[in-house]
Amino acid sequence: MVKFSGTVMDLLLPWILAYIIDEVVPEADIARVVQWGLVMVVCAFIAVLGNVTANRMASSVARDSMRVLRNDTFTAIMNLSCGQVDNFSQSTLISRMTSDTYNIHQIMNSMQRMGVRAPILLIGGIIVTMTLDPVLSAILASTLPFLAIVVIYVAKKGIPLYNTHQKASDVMIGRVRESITGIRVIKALSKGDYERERFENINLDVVEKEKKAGIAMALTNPVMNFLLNVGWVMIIFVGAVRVNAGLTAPGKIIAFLTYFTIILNAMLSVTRLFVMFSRAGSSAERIEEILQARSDIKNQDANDNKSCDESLPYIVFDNVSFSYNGNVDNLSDISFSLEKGQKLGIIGATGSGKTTIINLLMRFYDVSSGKIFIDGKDIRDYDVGVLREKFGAVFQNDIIFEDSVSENIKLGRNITDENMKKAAKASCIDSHISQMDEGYDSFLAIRGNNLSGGQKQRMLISRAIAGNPEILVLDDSSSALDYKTDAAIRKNIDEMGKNTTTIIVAQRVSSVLDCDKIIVIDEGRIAACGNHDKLLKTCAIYARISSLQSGITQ
Ligand SMILES: Nc1ncnc2c1ncn2[C@@H]1O[C@H](COP(=O)(O)OP(=O)(O)OP(=O)(O)O)[C@@H](O)[C@H]1O
Repeated sequence: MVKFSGTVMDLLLPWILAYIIDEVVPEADIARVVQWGLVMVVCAFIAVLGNVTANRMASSVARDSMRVLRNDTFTAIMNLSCGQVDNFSQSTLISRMTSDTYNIHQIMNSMQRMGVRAPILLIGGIIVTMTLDPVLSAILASTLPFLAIVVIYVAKKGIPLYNTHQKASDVMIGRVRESITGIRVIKALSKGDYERERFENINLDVVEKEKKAGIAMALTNPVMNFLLNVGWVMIIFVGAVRVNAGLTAPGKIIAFLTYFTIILNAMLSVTRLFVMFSRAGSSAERIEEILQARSDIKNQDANDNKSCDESLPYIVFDNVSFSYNGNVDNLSDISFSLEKGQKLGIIGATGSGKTTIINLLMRFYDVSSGKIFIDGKDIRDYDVGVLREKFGAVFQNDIIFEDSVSENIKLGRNITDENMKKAAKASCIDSHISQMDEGYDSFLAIRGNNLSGGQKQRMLISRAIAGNPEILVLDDSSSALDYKTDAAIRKNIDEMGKNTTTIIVAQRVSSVLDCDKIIVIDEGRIAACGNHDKLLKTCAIYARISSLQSGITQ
């Protein structure tokens, strides 16, 4: 309504001007001229006030809606399963969260500003000009089909080109993200030039696509200007003839020229809206895909009252097979069990499937076949949140957040300072923390860049054990630790949680040799299972790994 009043006032101004020139000025009554001049000032004031207020309201609506949309999208991304994140890919999720929400923000803002204003100016302008002078209106109307052709051309040509440009931008965001994350490797391998070249190619592709879309769009302004000038010349020419013939008044010609500009600008705005709308439309579809995606880790099976089979060991893998892509099995026929409080070691070559076992146990992915039980209950019968609360885990390449030491250890959980310090002590990081300027309040850089690899791992171990988890998972969490520290941490952890069931995934035999049970994984299958002594005697793979590493350990 506010925008409507402002726009109507804008439309009234040329009409009043024409009235003053044609009707008031010839009367030579200064008082009436001043009177109507004041009316123009009031109208102009209302127009400015209305437009400014409406634009402010539009900005605030767009801002607030974006806040809600970004929150909802972020929540939806957080709810996706690991498999869905793999399928979407991290770079597209980031660009959907950023550039796509930005496109929607733009259209919401513009729709409220131009979407209301342009049609009123367009339709209102045409109606007013018709009442002023039907012949000149016909000249104006004759340019409209050409304008329509431009709008249709832009919609048909420009919009798909912008869509492909957006996809190319996705690829570029992914590349930038990857290169920045892996900047150390790139520097270490002196691959800066190679990366620059790869980026340059992607960048060129984006520029190429933007150029094509830009060329299609660039037609609009010159064509509009051409039509405007032709229209002006025709109106002045025909208007002059009609004024001479006494068929119209000079004020009307001036008003007409203004309306002509207003109408063409309104058409230009509609064209821009079309383009923005289509970009925002494809962005909205991409965001909708995320919002509609329901986690494929189904929680409706959650039935906390389902009775537990107390005869089962605490953790049971029963003939479990799994494939990431649905074709080749990454794990086949995995069966083992573990009693509460026991320690399991998982060892095997890289890519053999060790982490995948953890991914299935924590239900990041669902098994393709077989069953996994915890505490006598199929893990699919647990509420996912309840299930994951049982765990404390350190994963490979786990993340340190850009936050204080204490926040990094507590991670928003209800953990007392006492438990946090106990955990830091057990993971042998307390002495380093006390040397930091502000102790537990010291700030850690993004991805823990102000910590060494070993300090990072110890910080992550304290995060995992601070919550006194029922099940502690340490996936390759000691690769950067010296053997002495690794052994000391394992001893501390043992003393801290007698009831904690621990699973250690490691490449080093020394990290698992005191485990109650060790499983050796080879190409997705269990090659052998037993304790260290048994495996040394019965499993050739284990004996070979052990003998290779014993040279290093001594
Ligand atoms: N998200 C994924 N999507 C598709 N394949 C995957 C995914 N994660 C792992 N894989 C594949 O599954 C297999 C087992 O991977 P996994 O990470 O379990 O190995 P791993 O034994 O833990 O190796 P490492 O010791 O090197 O960490 C590998 O062939 C790997 O390529």
